[in-house]
Amino acid sequence: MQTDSIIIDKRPVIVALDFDDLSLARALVNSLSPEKCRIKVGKEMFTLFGPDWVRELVDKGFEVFLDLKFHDIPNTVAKAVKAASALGVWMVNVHASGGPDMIYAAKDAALISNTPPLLTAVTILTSMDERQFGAVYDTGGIDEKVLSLAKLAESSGADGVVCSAREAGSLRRHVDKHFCLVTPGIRPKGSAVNDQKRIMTPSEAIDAGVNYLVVGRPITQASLPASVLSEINASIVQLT
Ligand SMILES: O=C(O)c1cc(=O)[nH]c(=O)n1[C@@H]1O[C@H](COP(=O)(O)O)[C@@H](O)[C@H]1O
Repeated sequence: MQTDSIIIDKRPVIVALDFDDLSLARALVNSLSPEKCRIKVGKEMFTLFGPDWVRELVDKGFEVFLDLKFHDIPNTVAKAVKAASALGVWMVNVHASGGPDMIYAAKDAALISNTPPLLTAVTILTSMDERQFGAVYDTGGIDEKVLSLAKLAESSGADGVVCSAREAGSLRRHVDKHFCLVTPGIRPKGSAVNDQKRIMTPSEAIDAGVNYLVVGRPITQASLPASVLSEINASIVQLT
């Protein structure tokens, strides 16, 4: 749909590693190639295995998205982003609802690193539907809030947002073509939805103008994870 004007990465899949067992995670990583995907380390693995695990992945040649979704006062977030940047990661994220000063501080901290990571801001979690959203926010709906948070993130210096691919088509009409859209809640046709609410298939997401697809359990829980990754890559290759 918008794919002629935006820059789509040749490796759009980011594999979300959510494991409590380091040897299982290592076995999976050893079956993957940095030429075929990037890796996301989130709260579970970082809490259990810390910066050493992130360094191990970086040393293996993977571009790592350190997904710790910082959300705190600007000074604290800036220091956390500085520490994350020193690990050599490719992307870090914050919650957009932390506000403009927090996002500016995060971006400034990333920029002083020797290898500045991309900074993305989480809009509305893909596990939320309108009912969950209404329990948190008094007015509006998900689409409207994702758009306003994305505009806030863009004007505050973020490189992109984390959102659902369902919002990508609308966001693409309002943000710069270089502003990247990172979308979890990706489910190949027929795979279990789990706790995700706003989902799309890989090809639908790319067609909607997404830059990066975050895919966890459909790959990590498969009996042949590398084959599922190859199938996803093949399903989108003609679109990229
Ligand atoms: O920031 C994220 O990565 C994220 C944001 C969001 O809105 N939804 C979301 O699912 N995620 C993460 O993306 C991954 C999705 O994993 P699966 O549901 O297993 O594909 C998890 O690691 C989540 O923590």
